[in-house]
Amino acid sequence: MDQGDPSLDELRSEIDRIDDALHDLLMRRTEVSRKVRDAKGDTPAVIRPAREVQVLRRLLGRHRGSLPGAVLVRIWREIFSDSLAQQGPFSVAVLNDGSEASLVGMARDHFGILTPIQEHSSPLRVVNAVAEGEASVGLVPPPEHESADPWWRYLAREGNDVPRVISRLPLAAAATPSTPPGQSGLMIGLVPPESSGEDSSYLIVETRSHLSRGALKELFEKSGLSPDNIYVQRSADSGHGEDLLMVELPGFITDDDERLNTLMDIEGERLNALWVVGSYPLPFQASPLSEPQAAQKEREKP
Ligand SMILES: O=C(O)C(=O)C[C@]1(C(=O)O)C=C[C@@H](O)C=C1
Repeated sequence: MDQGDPSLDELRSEIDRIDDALHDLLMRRTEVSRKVRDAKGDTPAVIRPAREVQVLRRLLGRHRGSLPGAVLVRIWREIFSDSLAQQGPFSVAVLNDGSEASLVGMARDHFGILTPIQEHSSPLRVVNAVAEGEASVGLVPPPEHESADPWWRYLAREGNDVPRVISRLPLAAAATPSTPPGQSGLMIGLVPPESSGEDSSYLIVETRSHLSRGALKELFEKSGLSPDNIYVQRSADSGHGEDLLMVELPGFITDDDERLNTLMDIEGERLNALWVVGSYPLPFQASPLSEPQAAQKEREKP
């Protein structure tokens, strides 16, 4: 230690002053959350995943020093979840079918220590809990190829009680210690999806007959849409029954997107119906936010 270096007592006094300032700000932020509730009106706590991600992107953009970005995200996850709970009852319905696919750990990581979590034995039960207002949002597995009875087919309806995809988790894998590596989940809710500026969207399309993967890809591309993924539920009728497609597309897509009109105009003979079933803000991909070991290394910054 050099002569001019502060003593341990001085450093602890500085930490005490900083803790007081942080604590004052947290209490002030909580008061503002309650005012947000008043500004939103009488609606129950309305989650805004796009706004949350914008806040995190902004903070991570200005972040400096050796505090790992994953730690920053984790602290803000608790802050957002309490902020929501300050605005009214907020709970999460989660798949727990007793297998490795359980999303309970992911839900706890994302929604913090106090958010009530209801566990359900199938994705359909999660969809229903959200549709019937028993839970504010639900967490279900992402679509999979070759699934005979995919849960997402229950989103292929119009109506205010039909949940929509509003987020994809984990946002930052390195900030989610209870989420098994590589696991993802989709958050569904009855809130209108909003653009975060960097998003992916889902459509469900009903075809009039079976179409090959190549034909499907071409069909979307003709309308200026380039799907990242197409998940197909083949109809039980192996002759010429209708298939349902869950199509993942880059960007934020809404019902009034011109490309969807074009698609239905030029492919009306092959397509029966189309629903925009939500979107999600792109999670943080870059290491060290996505990799716990790289996150730890941030502490070694000079
Ligand atoms: O901006 C809002 O609508 C809020 O409710 C505030 C807030 C926040 O605490 O920053 C809380 C929850 C929402 O999901 C998004 C943001």
